[in-house]
Amino acid sequence: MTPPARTQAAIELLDAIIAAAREGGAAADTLIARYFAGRRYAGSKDRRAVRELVYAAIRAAGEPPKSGRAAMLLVADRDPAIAATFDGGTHAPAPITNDEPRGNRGVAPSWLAGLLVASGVARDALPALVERAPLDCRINTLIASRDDVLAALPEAQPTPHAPDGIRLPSGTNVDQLPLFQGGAIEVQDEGSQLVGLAIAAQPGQRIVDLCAGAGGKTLAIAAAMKNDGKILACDTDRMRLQRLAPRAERAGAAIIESRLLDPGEEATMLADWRGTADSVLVDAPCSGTGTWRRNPEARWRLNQARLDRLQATQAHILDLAAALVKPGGRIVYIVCSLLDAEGADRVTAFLKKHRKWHAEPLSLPAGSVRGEGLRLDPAADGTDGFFVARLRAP
Ligand SMILES: C[S@@+](CC[C@H](N)C(=O)[O-])C[C@H]1O[C@@H](n2cnc3c(N)ncnc32)[C@H](O)[C@@H]1O
Repeated sequence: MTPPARTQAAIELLDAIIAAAREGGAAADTLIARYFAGRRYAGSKDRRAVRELVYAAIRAAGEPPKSGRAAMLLVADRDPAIAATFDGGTHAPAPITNDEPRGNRGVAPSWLAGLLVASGVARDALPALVERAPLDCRINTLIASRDDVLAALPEAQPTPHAPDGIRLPSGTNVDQLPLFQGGAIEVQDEGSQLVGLAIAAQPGQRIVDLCAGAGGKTLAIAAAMKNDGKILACDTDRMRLQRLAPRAERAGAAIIESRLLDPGEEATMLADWRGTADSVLVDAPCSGTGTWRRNPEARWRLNQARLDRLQATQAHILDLAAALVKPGGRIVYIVCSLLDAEGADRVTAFLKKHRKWHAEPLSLPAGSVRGEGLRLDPAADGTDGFFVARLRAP
């Protein structure tokens, strides 16, 4: 593909991504994969170049742009080489005119930027929310030590804070690495590894991972438990939960039972675990404001109604978790969001309702105190953004 054709492809993709954000459609990564599945003429360099253009435009536009072209002009305005690709040739975008509309440059829609600032995120820390994330992996200590992996991968560095983390050069094809295929490493952001440490899982325990998804944190818990004890991994999303079993097999994690929950029927379906868990992990569904480094278009999807629904779900799942914990056991509550409405305020509301519970002080290798928990922030900690709190049952 010529450089102008790459720019045109990026504009078409951005149109699809903007529409999907508006209508609740597929994520940008999925749309990019679909686009190229139907265009075999595009080589790997073309795909990489188009993808970079698309993400540069998404990162530049704080508000949802009117069109892919309006978003791409934000990139062209700051890069003469990209501006030159708007040459009007075959497969190229039409030449830029002086007064045509651009997207709004910024980190986030203004209502959301306001909520972040009200949640204690400094204005000058906002740009870090949409910077490119590093490529981090967690060492599966059931199979290898970090020293083993660092010796086998000279291009890897230890992560700054997480004890079992390594950082790989961006663009590394992790699934092609023999260490990945043999289960010794899993892709996991350093922040996700760090908040997982709050569970402090021990061999022999009974642990529920109530929102396990595809099991990113479940596998870390199994390693911390040295494959001794029992983990119940639940989710209401069949597709996500189905991805856990092959990952667990590759990782050699043998203590995990998966259970698909029907929304609204969770308590009945979990009755056999009632009052028996040493810890329940609630890695709750959230707005994902802490993961814009990976999914920057997510900030175009959020609105107040969706945020309200998420808070209601978070409160519901916390109540479910409380019923599963044994006397003196714990809930670890995590969201990958920097908004107090989903983090510190949810915990305050829980403690108000469950008067005999209390929050335990947490000490992690990074993060700073926020309300009754800790918060990791992309600017200060260099990780995705997270809130984590540990709650102790009477
Ligand atoms: C933040 S994601 C979990 C990520 C996962 N723990 C990891 O480390 O990769 C939140 C998950 O909560 C699930 N979820 C939503 N509502 C739920 C409910 N009522 N009960 C259990 N899980 C739910 C979603 O399907 C989603 O997979």
